[in-house]
Amino acid sequence: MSAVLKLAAVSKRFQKVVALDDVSLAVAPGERVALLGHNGAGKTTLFRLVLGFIRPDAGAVTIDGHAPGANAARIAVSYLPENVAFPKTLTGREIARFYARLKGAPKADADRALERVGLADAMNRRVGGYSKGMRQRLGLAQALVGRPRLMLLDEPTSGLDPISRRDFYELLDEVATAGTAVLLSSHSLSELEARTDRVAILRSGRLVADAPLAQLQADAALPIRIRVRARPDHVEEVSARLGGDRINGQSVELLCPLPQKMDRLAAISALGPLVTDFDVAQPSLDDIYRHFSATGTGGAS
Ligand SMILES: Nc1ncnc2c1ncn2[C@@H]1O[C@H](COP(=O)(O)OP(=O)(O)OP(=O)(O)O)[C@@H](O)[C@H]1O
Repeated sequence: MSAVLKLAAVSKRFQKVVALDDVSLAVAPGERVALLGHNGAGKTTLFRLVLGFIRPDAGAVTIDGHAPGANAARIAVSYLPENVAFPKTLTGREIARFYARLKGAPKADADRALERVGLADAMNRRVGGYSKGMRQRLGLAQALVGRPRLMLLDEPTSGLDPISRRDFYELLDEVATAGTAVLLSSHSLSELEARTDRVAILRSGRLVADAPLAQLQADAALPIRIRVRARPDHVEEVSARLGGDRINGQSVELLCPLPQKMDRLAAISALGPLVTDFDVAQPSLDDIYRHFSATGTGGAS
C-alpha cells in the first residue's frame, strides 16, 4: 500500500546544528509508528517539516503526494502539539467546531470527537476550567476532527492518568483500523510496547532504527534477564553455582543470551529446593531504545 507520509533523504540544519540528517521514513495508511529520540534528536523538527512550518534543506516530504502546507496536505494532516493551549474563554465545543470548520468537516464531527474522548459532559464548559488531562483530551478531539489521513501526535499521553492512557491507545487502534496513518513521539517508552506497529529512533538527527519492535529486539540481540530467588540463607550457594549478580539478600540475577535460555533454566531447575522462584524478563523497549540510541547501529532502511 502506498505510504501517506514519505520523507525521502530529508536534511535540515539550523546554523551549525544538524537537526535532521538524510532521514527517509514512510508511514502507510493504518500504520502506527512511534518516533523516539533523546531531547534534541530532531523529532519536533521532523513534525514541523511535515506540517509545512519549515522547509528541508535537502530531500523531500510528501503527504499523499502533496507538499507540506499545500491545502490538500493541511486537510489531510492533524496535529496534537506537546503543549496544547486553547483560548480559556471558549468552550470545548466551540474549539472543536472551530477546527472542524478549518478542516471543512461538519459540526457533528466535532461533537462526535468530543464524545469519543470522554468530554461529552464537559463540552459546553469553558476550557479555562478544564483540568490538564481534559485539555489534553480536547487536543486529541481536535486531532480526530475531519477524519485525517495522517495524525501527528507529539507526546500525546503526557498529562493523562493510566486509565486515560489506556483509553488513548484504544482510540489509536480504532483510528488506525479506520485507515489513518499515525506518527507519535513519546518519552514514555515502556507504554508503547505492543501499541505501535513500528518504532523509528532518531539519534542526533539520524534515523538509527526503523522496524517493528520484534525486529529491533532480534537485531539488538540483547540478553534476557533471569532473576532467581534463593531459599533463605542460600543465596551465596545459588550465586556460586549459577554465576550472575546478587541483587539483594535473596536473589541472583543472570544475563543470558537467548539461545542459552533453556540450558540456564535446566541449571536452575537442577538446584532443586535451593531455589524458591524465578522470573524471566525479555528486553524491554527501554532496553532496546537505550541500545540503539547509544550505539546508533542497525535497523534503518
Ligand atoms: N528554530 C531553531 N533554531 C535553532 N536551532 C534549532 C531550532 N529548532 C531546533 N533546533 C535544534 O535542532 C535540534 C533538534 O531539535 P528538535 O526540537 O527537533 O528536537 P526534539 O527531538 O524534538 O527534542 P525534545 O525531545 O527536547 O523536544 C536541537 O539541537 C535544537 O536545538
